[in-house]
Amino acid sequence: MIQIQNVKKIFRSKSGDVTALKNIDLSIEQGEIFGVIGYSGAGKSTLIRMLNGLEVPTEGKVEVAGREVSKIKGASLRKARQEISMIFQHFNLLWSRTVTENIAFPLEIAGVPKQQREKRVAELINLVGLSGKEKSYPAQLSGGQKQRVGIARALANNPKVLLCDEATSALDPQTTDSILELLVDINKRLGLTIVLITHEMHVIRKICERVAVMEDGRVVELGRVLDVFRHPEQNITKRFVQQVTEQQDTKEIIDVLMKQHPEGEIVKLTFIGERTEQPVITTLIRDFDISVNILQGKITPTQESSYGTLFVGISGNREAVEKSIQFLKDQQVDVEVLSNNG
Ligand SMILES: Nc1ncnc2c1ncn2[C@@H]1O[C@H](COP(=O)(O)OP(=O)(O)OP(=O)(O)O)[C@@H](O)[C@H]1O
Repeated sequence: MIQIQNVKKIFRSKSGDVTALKNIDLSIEQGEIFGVIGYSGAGKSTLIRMLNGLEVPTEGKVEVAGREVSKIKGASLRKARQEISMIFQHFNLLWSRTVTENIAFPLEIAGVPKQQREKRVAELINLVGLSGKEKSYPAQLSGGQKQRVGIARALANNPKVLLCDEATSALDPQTTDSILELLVDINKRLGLTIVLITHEMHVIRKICERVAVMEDGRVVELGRVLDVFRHPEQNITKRFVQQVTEQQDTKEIIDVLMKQHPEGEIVKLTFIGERTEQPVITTLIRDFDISVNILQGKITPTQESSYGTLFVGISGNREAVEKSIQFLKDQQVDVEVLSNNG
């Protein structure tokens, strides 16, 4: 659906050139929810704006839904933009228009007749859960409701791709979740391809299937969300993953656990899927002459599946402890021995 080939973007100004994107290659599948994460200045906005022709690459090629967006201009670009919609952090609504009128706006521009327009707006209001708010003005709506108007407006002309530019960054956590759920619902119901940019790993974890991590104009890591969470490679990715998986003070907690359990090994286990850990722990306790203390655990759901981390203390005689750790390593479990007290 989306091909970005060898894209480079240089902004030229009097104070000097800024290379915002350096040789980006990405391919995004139809129907995918794809996330781009990075800190401020990494180049995320520049990248997403290339997808609807708001920025033109200095070098390279951008193709969306079979059209080379980086080449087309004028009327064909406007036509392409109906297929590639966008929602924004600050919603970009028309403040003097009601909800209905905001949503109808792109249909008016596309020349859709009044009767058809009204029918489509009613469908969209229903789809995004805004029934009863038709006549309200944006100033009378909550942040979440404003973004629902933004989403309805973006979907008006049946786009193939929805671009989300920090779409939940101005919302509180609960409202963020409800908007993310709406995006997943729309993706499933309409088969829409969604590309979002964010600086929050929670957003990626919650709805994306794949993620690209950007730093200094480059994609430094790319993969399925579950894989990136389990095995982040770059330091920046590790930092993002820590935003949602581990308490920032994990190291402190481990130190405390080690002090509290000086007699055994402290092991961190990472499981995929919610139901995998119980049989492994049961076997461990039953078949080995050791004692197992479950110290701390957490399950992190992602769009694909859940994964859990469990800190356990294993104590007993040296050989039994070693055998039990080997047993864990032989299972579908990532094992990290954090202490060596045995
Ligand atoms: N129109 C422009 N002219 C000059 N430099 C620009 C322009 N737009 C972006 N840049 C520069 O390009 C780099 C990437 O910016 P970009 O906005 O794409 O990053 P970002 O990851 O989206 O960050 P943020 O989340 O803060 O918007 C930055 O160094 C920025 O200053």
